[in-house]
Amino acid sequence: MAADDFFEGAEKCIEIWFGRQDGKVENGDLRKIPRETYEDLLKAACCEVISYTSNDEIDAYVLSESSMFVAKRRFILKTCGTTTPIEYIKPLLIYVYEFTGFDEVEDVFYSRKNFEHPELQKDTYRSFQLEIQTLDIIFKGTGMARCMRSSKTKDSWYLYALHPVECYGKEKQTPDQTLELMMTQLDPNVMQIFTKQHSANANQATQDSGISKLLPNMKIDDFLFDPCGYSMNGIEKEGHYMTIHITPQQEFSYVSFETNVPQSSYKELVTKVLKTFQPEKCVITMFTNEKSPSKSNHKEFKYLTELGEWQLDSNKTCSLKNHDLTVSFYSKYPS
Ligand SMILES: C[S@+](CC[C@H](N)C(=O)[O-])C[C@H]1O[C@@H](n2cnc3c(N)ncnc32)[C@H](O)[C@@H]1O
Repeated sequence: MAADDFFEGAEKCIEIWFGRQDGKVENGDLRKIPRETYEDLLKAACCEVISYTSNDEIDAYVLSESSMFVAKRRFILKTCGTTTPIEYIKPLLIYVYEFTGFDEVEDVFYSRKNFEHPELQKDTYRSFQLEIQTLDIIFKGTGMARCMRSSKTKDSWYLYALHPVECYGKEKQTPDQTLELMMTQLDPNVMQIFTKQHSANANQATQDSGISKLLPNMKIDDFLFDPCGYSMNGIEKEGHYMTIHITPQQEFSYVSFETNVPQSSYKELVTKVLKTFQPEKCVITMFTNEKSPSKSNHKEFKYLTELGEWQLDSNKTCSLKNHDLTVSFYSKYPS
């Protein structure tokens, strides 16, 4: 049974890329939809905006439950707790077709880690099968669905991917990569930083924890919840972002880290993130397309049996239509 104050840290992540039937994607921009509309639509997902920052390439929203990013062609909604982000999609598509110059969906990704308490989720989100069915109806297609499981722990990670149209050819692709770490059973000494008892404000938590040093030069927008909990978005040039969300309560601690910053090797960054948060278990996912400077990471991570104090349980690499994907499960060595 779940504790009375239980909070499901694991996020449901939606990423949608938009295009145009005539291939002239430069004529579209998701940011033509007014900011108030993006905010208003969040009611359907059962969350709200608590902070906002932007630069020329990307708008970043910190939400009551995680984050939303809007760039020229890419929309990301990442929400935790008992939120309902799939309900956001239908109204979003109506506004996209009306206001942005885009007339088709090119890529859809929906992913999440297994929930600690699926029975506490609302309707659709109690089973991945139902999530898949709902997404297929919305996008009028049949998406590819996978479940990757750790060979040693109960951790698993689910992915739904759909590419409804033939897009305009790989030669016109822009580099794209996403690295995500989903960490559980974190060190309580680190987690206490993300409480009001320890930190006077979000900036203090960002500095004291070492988050500010993970990917320097980011414009950071951070938020410390009362009495505990932390969320941050960081943005920089070329639409690069990082986002971290922390549920520090010891009984169900959870931290996620995500970035699209390209690196030819993610080994150092991943090790830095693990050392910063000290999880017992971690799921790492890496997506790269053909143009990405990060694509050699799949080979490197395939044989990376150790990352500092963390040992590989199992991993798997697979090819999607436009991306390669590696999913790895790590656990801390017994001390
Ligand atoms: C929104 S944050 C980060 C969630 C994120 N997905 C994660 O990685 O855990 C969730 C943490 O903030 C706390 N919290 C405090 N007030 C909250 C609120 N009004 N809405 C959501 N979470 C709140 C929760 O108890 C939890 O520890």
